[in-house]
Amino acid sequence: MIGVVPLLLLAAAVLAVAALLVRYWGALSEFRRARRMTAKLPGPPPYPVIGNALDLPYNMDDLYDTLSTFASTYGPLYRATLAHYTFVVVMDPEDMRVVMTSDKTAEKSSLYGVAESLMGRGLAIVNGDEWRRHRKAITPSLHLDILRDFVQIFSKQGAAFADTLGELADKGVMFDVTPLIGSCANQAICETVMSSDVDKDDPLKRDFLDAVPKAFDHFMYRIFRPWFLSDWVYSFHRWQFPDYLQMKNTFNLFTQRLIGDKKEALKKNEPLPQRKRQAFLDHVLSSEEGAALNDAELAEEVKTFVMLASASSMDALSFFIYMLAIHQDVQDKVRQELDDILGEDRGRLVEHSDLAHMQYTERVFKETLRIFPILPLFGRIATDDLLLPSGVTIPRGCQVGFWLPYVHRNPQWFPEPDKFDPDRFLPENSRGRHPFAYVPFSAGPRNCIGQRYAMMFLKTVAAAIVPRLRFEVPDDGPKCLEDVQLKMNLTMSVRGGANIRVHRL
Ligand code: HEM
Repeated sequence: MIGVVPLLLLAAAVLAVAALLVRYWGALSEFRRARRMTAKLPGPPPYPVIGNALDLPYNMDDLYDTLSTFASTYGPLYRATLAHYTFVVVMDPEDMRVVMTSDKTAEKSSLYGVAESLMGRGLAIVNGDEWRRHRKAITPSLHLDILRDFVQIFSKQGAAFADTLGELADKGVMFDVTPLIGSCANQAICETVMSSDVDKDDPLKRDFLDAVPKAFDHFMYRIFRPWFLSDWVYSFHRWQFPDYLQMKNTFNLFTQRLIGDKKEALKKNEPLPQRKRQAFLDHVLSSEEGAALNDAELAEEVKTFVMLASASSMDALSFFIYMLAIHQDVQDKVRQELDDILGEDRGRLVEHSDLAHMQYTERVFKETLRIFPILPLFGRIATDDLLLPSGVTIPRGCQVGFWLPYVHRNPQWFPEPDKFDPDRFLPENSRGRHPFAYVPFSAGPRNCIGQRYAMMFLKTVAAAIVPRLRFEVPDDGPKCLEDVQLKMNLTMSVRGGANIRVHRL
């Protein structure tokens, strides 16, 4: 006769298997439904089980070109599959408006989960009530009143960056400008949003900066190899990124340093800046609204902010300088505008009131971000069926992607889309353009919280460097946009580096 304990164990095992089957069956029928509903959409033909995995490049540097080819072959709305994931890539502005503003697609794609282990559950990743609580706690710390005070710090960072470029001009060397900007952008975010005085040459800070692109490589590697999406499966494959644990450690140590220093200062009653509102870290650690974030959440947000702000500002400014180096006429016009604003004293620090007059420079940044949307690919998940204006229904459970390089080169909204023409952003030339035809900072409730910060930083640094230096590409460098080879690892950059020469003026 079987004893009671084995019987109970057997019953528990049967129940566990039944529960797994029910769950698996539920997931399987949802997966089949999504496949059925998207089967008629254009897209690369999938293979059984693996979907379009073989269509992806082995070398991740080719990913930008592959995704561009998919978009131009199957756009403006196509489907692709990877293992059990079904993707719909939406690139028509009217469809994008619905996806970017609907409650049914308000959550970030489940693929963002791969960033959690390194970046943490910050604003860019969390969803639902957790996201609303975080966004509400953080938003006041990026109010215009505070950003205005930041301009002075941006201006000093810009002047220091101009000095560094000047030294390279004296040496007459050709160099990749991107990493130099990374350091400037990172120092700016630490001194402003984090109100920290961590030294620019601090070794931990340098390690942090070095680790950011590696972490982004790591996210992209896993996202496009869905068999590594599971942390458990991936843990057997970490040898591919031997410095994974070191990266994780660096991010945590640097974040703890920023928060620890600030807490220490508050404990010693060091006074906060005299102003109506405080910057992010001061705000979170000293206000009632900010107290909505606990210590762990605060650490995740600091990591998210420092990573996103440093990397995106770095790539945006790098493309701007590269565009000036290729288009000397545009460079002359930017310099003329800045000379008019700054007057005789080219070296003076830029003030907030100067920024409103930098209208041509702003158009150059807008055009740069049109051609080179720094975050070219981002996505959501449909939590319910969503009918698009184009008549297509995105089934629940489906991942929805946006590929901005295609969106931003739609000739309906941007005639001669491959031409670099800042004046397409003149008010008279923008009239009637679909508001979702140009979305480098995304749009709707989950848009970029750092958009105003980014534009102020970029314009201020431009005003510090362009009047003092002339940029040019080397003789064998690109002569026009078509010659610029791109790559992406979360953010996009120039393949082989944004190599330039600089001359003092
Ligand atoms: C030129 C520079 C920048 C560009 C092009 C850019 C672009 C974007 C885009 C496209 C998104 C949406 C991503 C998605 O839906 O997954 C986003 C979100 C975000 N960005 Fe930026 N960004 C820039 C600078 C910044 C800066 C300077 C900060 C911080 C000060 C920042 C912080 C964030 C955060 C926290 C989110 C997530 C917002 C949320 O989901 O509520 N970004 N950014």
